[in-house]
Amino acid sequence: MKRLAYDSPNDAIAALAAPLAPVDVQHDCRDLLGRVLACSIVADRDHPAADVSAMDGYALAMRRPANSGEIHCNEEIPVTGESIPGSPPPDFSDFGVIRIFTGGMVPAGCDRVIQREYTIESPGNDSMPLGTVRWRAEAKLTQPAANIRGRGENIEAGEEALPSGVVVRSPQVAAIASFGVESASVRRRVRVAIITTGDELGRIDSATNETLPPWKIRNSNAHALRAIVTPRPYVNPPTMLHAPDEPEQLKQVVSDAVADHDIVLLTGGVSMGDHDYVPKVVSEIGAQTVFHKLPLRPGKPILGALYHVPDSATAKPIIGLPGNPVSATMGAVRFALPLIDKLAGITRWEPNPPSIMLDEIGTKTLHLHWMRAVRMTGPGTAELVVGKGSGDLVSLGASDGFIEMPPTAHHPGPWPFFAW
Ligand SMILES: Nc1nc2c(c(=O)[nH]1)N[C@H]1C(S)=C(S)[C@@H](COP(=O)(O)OP(=O)(O)OC[C@H]3O[C@@H](n4cnc5c(N)ncnc54)[C@H](O)[C@@H]3O)O[C@H]1N2
Ligand code: MOO
Repeated sequence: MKRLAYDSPNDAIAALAAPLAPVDVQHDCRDLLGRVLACSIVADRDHPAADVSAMDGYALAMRRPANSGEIHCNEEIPVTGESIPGSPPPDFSDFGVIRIFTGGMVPAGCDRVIQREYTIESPGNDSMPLGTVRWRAEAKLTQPAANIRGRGENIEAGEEALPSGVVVRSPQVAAIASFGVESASVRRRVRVAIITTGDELGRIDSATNETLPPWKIRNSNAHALRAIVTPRPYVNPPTMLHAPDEPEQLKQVVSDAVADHDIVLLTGGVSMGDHDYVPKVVSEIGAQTVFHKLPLRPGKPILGALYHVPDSATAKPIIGLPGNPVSATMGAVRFALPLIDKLAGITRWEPNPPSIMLDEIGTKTLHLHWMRAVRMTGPGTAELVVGKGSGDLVSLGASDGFIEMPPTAHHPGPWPFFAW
């Protein structure tokens, strides 16, 4: 049997990814949500900017004369001031305690905060307008620095809060907002073209009530692949194209798509049929075929190629996914998404799927890498979704994702899980 270019999907992905450089940088971007940072975000101030309280309670110094180094539970201690978030702290007197609220600045001289529930509070009067407190027994357990968030303990001014190459999502937005950053350099969005091929397909956006003769099918791959790519916020809405099973027209569509996009995904026409023109056309436009066929099911006929833009260091991947709906969708998740992430400039683009265990393994083994649709049954556990092969998009609809088992494997796991 002819040896295939790569023994595993990961090796094949690595080979396509190796020459890829991130897309260009766009400067002064203000709407950063969902974008990939092309610069680091630096803290403009310490965080926290001062020692602040993590609790509502009372700030004190254990060394003060009344405490003489320990908490006395029966003593009435005057409250001499209040530290309220948003205001500078009051002066601290050695002969009292400061009522402090979560986020309030800890006055200089205080060494801990005792939470309010460990105190008995008495209301104010004319001589002590802010009242007094007595400690409950639990207060004795408080250690130095308790309930104080130290100035700069999260980060100090001038340090890197976020590195380049991360996607800006909610937590990153929090850091960016906290350090007063209004705009930053990001990668421009990745341009993806999705080309479906085949004379059996109806129009991509054909009316749903369109009646098709039995020799025609609806173009479900176009919709499925668009749905795989679109949730990535750092990708432009993909360009949807279709080419008939006619080599010259297919060639034109593929070469136009390669010119205007960073990555091109095709479905159909990659196997052995008389009308499977994708491998030929890909090499005719000058792309280098990195692999055609992998030891993989479904999706064995998958094709991976690189178009090296003349007089430039830019390489653009072309992935010829098999037309069968299960092969096309699993192949897009497994192969296209990591490459898109690398093009997008994401540092941690390599697949790092979580692991799951199968409830039951079944009897079959395969001498190929086997992508199997599964449905989650509990935390970290899943069951196989029984289907009728790579054309069965109905059973696929009952799955949460797929696992990938290496050749001849036959045990419940753990297996890498690729979610939809
Ligand atoms: N002699 C051989 N025949 C086949 C082999 C082989 O090794 N030797 N491999 C089989 C495997 S495995 C697969 S997978 C398919 C891949 O075929 P193609 O990529 O050439 O795909 P097509 O023949 O164009 O289509 C296959 C199947 O998928 C349907 N299809 C295509 N496009 C769409 C779409 N956009 N939406 C929904 N469904 C689509 C198409 O109608 C076919 O039924 O080859 C096997 N054959
Ligand atoms: O790769 Mo094909 O999808 O197994 O039938």
